[in-house]
Amino acid sequence: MTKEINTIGVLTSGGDAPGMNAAIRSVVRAALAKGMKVVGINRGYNGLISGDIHEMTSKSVSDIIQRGGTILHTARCLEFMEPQGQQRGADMCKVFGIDGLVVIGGDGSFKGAEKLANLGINTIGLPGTIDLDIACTDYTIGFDTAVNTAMEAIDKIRDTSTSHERCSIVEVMGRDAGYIALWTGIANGAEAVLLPEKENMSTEALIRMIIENRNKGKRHNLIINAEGSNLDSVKLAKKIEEVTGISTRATILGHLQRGGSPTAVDRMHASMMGAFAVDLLAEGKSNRVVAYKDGQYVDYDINEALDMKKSMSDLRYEVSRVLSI
Ligand SMILES: Nc1ncnc2c1ncn2[C@@H]1O[C@H](COP(=O)(O)OP(=O)(O)OP(=O)(O)O)[C@@H](O)[C@H]1O
Ligand SMILES: O=P(O)(O)OC[C@H]1O[C@](O)(CO)[C@@H](O)[C@@H]1O
Ligand SMILES: [Mg+2]
Repeated sequence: MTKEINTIGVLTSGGDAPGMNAAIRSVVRAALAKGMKVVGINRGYNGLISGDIHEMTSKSVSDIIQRGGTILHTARCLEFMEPQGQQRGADMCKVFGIDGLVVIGGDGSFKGAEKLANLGINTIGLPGTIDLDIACTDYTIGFDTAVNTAMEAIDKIRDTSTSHERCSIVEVMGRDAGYIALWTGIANGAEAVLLPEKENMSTEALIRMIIENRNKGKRHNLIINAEGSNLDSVKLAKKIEEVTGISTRATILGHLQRGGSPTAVDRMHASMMGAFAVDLLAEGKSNRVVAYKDGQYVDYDINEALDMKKSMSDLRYEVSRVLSI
């Protein structure tokens, strides 16, 4: 027999991602519409452990759909990595009568959610990370905004790089995943993209490419380096300049990629996924992860979802190489 859900908890965890607010709003309003009570948990698993938990109303989520960041704040909670911390979190859910918990976060947050699920707390994961590194889903909330932000910044770097006939190394975020790099590599027309998932060009091969490009008449080179690749952007820039004599600059885009007003794509997925999560709870489903797969919103068992392995599209990588000539 499935247990009726009376109180839903919602938290955001890991790095913030544009669209998290839209997801919180959706969870809160979809749950209220079904007559459920909603509590917001501040600062991710830190707030769960300490009981930083407050009731939310329709008004608590007004005027946030367009805002970056997360009104619930977020954290990387070391204590929750340990079984004792996870048990404290599960106990606190019981103290506050939370019978369905929605965790909005990335792969790490999902591992935490899996631990809670295995401790008997009905937990639903919503993919929210700029890294797009969750295996079970084609989309994670925040990715579209982050890629667009990075693309616009790289366009600006390109203007000055072209004017000075320079080589630019631009490092983008993504932790151990190269999706932001691959997408900006194609969208910004980079000469090369360095990814953690692929065997990259060596420094020597890159230098040779730059020299050959100069001989072909190219006046500037743009190399996108994923932060998780095997090459250090600053050292690479120095080496290229030393060997080629071409003025070279490294730019690390950093946290600007995590901020800003979410795009329509992120607001749409966040709103749909939030409502989908509440539907799952209302239907009596437990311990699921919401995903966007082949154009549909679907759900997976949380343990199965975490066992899946992510693979990067060879086609996109190939196209990025073909178009870089
Ligand atoms: N193996 C794990 N077991 C329990 N909890 C975990 C585990 N891994 C991560 N967590 C919890 O989830 C939090 C967020 O994880 P992490 O820092 O990896 O970010 P994320 O959710 O992957 O988001 P992003 O990668 O976008 O920053 C961690 O600080 C920790 O509290
Ligand atoms: O904000 P922090 O803790 O420095 O984390 C940076 C990391 O978080 C992300 O922005 C999101 O996971 C990664 O791309 C990056 O490696
Ligand atoms: Mg992560």
